[in-house]
This record gives sequence, C-alpha cells and structure tokens, in this order.
Amino acid sequence: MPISASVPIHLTRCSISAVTVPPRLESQLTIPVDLGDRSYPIVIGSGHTAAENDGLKSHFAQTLGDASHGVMIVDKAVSQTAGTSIQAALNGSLDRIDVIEVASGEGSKSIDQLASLWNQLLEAGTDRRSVVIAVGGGVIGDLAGFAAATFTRGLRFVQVPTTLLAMVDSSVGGKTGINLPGGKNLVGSFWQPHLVWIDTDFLNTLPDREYISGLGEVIKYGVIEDADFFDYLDQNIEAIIQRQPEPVQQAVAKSCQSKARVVAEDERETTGRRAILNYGHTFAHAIEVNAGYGVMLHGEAVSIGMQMAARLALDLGLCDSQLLDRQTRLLEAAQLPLTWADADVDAMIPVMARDKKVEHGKLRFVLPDRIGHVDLVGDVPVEKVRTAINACR
Ligand SMILES: NC(=O)c1ccc[n+]([C@@H]2O[C@H](COP(=O)([O-])OP(=O)(O)OC[C@H]3O[C@@H](n4cnc5c(N)ncnc54)[C@H](O)[C@@H]3O)[C@@H](O)[C@H]2O)c1
Ligand SMILES: O=C(O)C(=O)C[C@@H](O)[C@H](O)[C@H](O)COP(=O)(O)O
Ligand SMILES: [Zn+2]
Repeated sequence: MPISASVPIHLTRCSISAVTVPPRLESQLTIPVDLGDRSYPIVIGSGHTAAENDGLKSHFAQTLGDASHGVMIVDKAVSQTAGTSIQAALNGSLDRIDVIEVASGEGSKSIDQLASLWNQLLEAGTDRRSVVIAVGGGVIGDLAGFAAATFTRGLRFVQVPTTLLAMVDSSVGGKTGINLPGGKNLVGSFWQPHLVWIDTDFLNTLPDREYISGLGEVIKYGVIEDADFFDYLDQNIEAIIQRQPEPVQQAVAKSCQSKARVVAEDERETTGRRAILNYGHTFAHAIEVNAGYGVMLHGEAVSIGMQMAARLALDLGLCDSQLLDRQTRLLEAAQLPLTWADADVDAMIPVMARDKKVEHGKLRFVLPDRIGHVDLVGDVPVEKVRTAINACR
C-alpha cells in the first residue's frame, strides 16, 4: 500500500507556510522547519538540481538573495558529480564560488580539519555576508556547519546532502560539530542552515553499504514517533533497498517530516523532546568510538544501539517482546547489523558516561514502550545496561 493511502503527508510547494497538498508526492516538495526567525525549507526532489530547472537558484534568491560570495565545502568523493551540479545550478546567483574539498570519512570531523577549513575560509576572502554550501554526507554537513557557525562568529549556510543518512537526518535540525578521540560530536553548536536542498538523484553513486547505513536512521523515526511510518517501512523495505524512486522519496520525505516536527518542538534539546532522536545513540556512539572512527558506520552502530536499547527496555519491563521482535525483523530486512561481536562492556560504559544526555553524572536512555513512542529514562541499573550490551554480541 502506498504510504499516501494511510499516512497523508502535509507538504508545501516552494514555501515554508503550512499548506496541505493532495497526498500523492509531487516531483518537488517542500517541508518547512518551523523555528520562528530561523525557519527554513527542506526542498526534496529528484533531478531538480539540473541547471535548466532554476529551482535551486530561485530558492537561493528567496533565502540568500543578498549573498554575492559562496564557499562550497565538498566531500572529495562527490566534488566532480554533486559539487559540479550545484555550481552549475547556482551559475549567476553569486559573483564567485570558491571550492574547498575535504577528504572523505569520519576522520575529517576533527579539530585539525576544522582549523584547516577556518584558514581556507580566510584565504578565500570570506566575510559575514558570504554563504557556506556544504555538499556531502553527514561528515561534511556537521563539519562545514560548525565551520560556518564559528568563522567570524557565524556565516549563513546551506545543506546539500548526498548520502541517504544526511538526507533523512544530519542535514536537518542544525546540530553541527566535530568528534574528539574520546567521544562523538563532543564539540559543536546548534546552527541552523538557511536551506536544505535534497536531490535523491545524488544517491545514484552512493555505495550500498552507505545507503543501508542511512536506513538505520530512517527506521529510528518509525520506532520513536511514527508507528504508521514503521508499518510502511515494514511493507516496503524491499523496494526501498532496491532504491525504487517512489518509496525512496517517501522514506526521505517522511523522515524529514518527522525530524522537522521534533526539532521544531525542542530546537536545542532543552525540554527532552529532541532527545528522542538519540534513540540507540548512547550505545551507538560508544560502538563507533571503541571500533575506531569509520570502522563501524554511524547508521550501522545506530542499528545495533537500537537493539541494545530495545533489549534494555524489555528487561526493565517498559515494552513487550513483540516490540523487540518487530524492530529486529525490520532492521534485519534492511540488511543492517543487529549485533557487534567485539562489544566490550567495560570499554563501552566509560564512553557512554560522556554521552551528552548525562545529567549530574547519571546516564539517561531513550527507551521505547511501544512502536511509535519512546521516553527518556534515568536511573537505569548499570547491570541491566551490561546485560543489554552482552545480549547483542
Ligand atoms: N547533525 C546531525 O543531526 C547528525 C545526524 C546523524 C548523523 N550525523 C553524523 O553524520 C555522519 C555520518 O554521515 P554519513 O553516513 O553521510 O557519512 P559520510 O559523510 O562519511 O559519507 C559516507 C561515505 O559516502 C561517500 N559519499 C557521500 N555521498 C556520496 C555519493 N552521493 N556518492 C558516492 N559516495 C558518496 C563519502 O565520501 C563517504 O565515504 C556521522 O559523523 C554522524 O555522527 C549527524
Ligand atoms: O538531531 C538530533 O538531535 C539527533 O540526535 C540525531 C542523531 O541521529 C545524530 O546522530 C546526532 O548527531 C546525535 O547527536 P548527539 O547530540 O548525541 O551528538
Ligand atoms: Zn544519528
């Protein structure tokens, strides 16, 4: 069943005001992120970057009309493809676009790479009216976003995600930052983009392992706050894995809608609402650190982390075994890992203690009670955490 039959999507076209359109997906659709004077549109399409469409140019003019200088910070792997398309699509919008290529991989979310970017921005004559255009996956978005947030105390920036993970998650919501050797995303800021431009055609060159990794975050939305979306994924996971255009667009749109909704409710993770987006991440970040950055992909670690979290919830009596079974089946069908043979509880717990949800030295976990609903839970006995990790080895 198409998602539109059971879950009407309220989307707008080229506008950030809330207008309900017929449930069928348009070739280009816009999802607003409602954050008062920091609101911005997520524009989703397929092939709409093509220069002759003028779509990017017109969105740029609407939101960044006064900019004359752009700096495109681009992942080397997509510089000649997505990077070139974006430059062509913006031809005439800016007087000058400087290009800074960044090496691919999690290792680039580092203080050294950030310092190098600051210097390159300086050399490029960047000033406060310049705009940064981040083209790449979550690594580039997080890094370039943080460079934009900090250079001259803040530059406007645009997110052009080129991985599935970045399209459904990291390009939206304004979390930017870098890693420290001891922990993920430990230095960063909330800095919202002015525009998120998603062209699912950019996925055509994305390797399968990276694509599947993105599905970890997609499935997360179903578990944390959208049970109908979980059902849709259950029914369409094969088509999504085969990258059939319609279900891919639906998965991207529903994920962005979910993220935009949560971020609008709690932009800076102060009330606890936004923390639900961290489902599985207390475990996942420890897995990424202990495996060594880049060895386990983020979405893979999130998949295992969600399994650990669901087992913990079951052990605490918060959910029933059906939840764990359904989540397990969907992650498995998505070809995501469910276990990590090298998991070492004694190595993971100290890393988890640096999680950003820790308060007064106490760990807090995002735990499900049913598909489509999670809570932030404190006072979890460490023995139960150890059991959950060991159950996923
Ligand atoms: N800010 C947030 O809210 C947020 C949310 C989720 C994840 N993240 C972060 O995002 C990062 C992971 O992002 P990711 O999975 O996109 O990884 P990534 O940016 O490392 O990209 C994955 C790989 O795909 C390559 N690539 C990118 N686009 C391509 C394309 N179109 N064709 C071919 N190759 C392409 C890259 O060179 C890289 O090797 C992690 O650091 C994670 O912490 C941030
Ligand atoms: O946007 C959020 O909020 C998220 O938690 C999304 C996560 O998928 C993402 O991995 C995020 O970077 C994790 O945030 P952190 O604050 O735990 O570093
Ligand atoms: Zn994540």
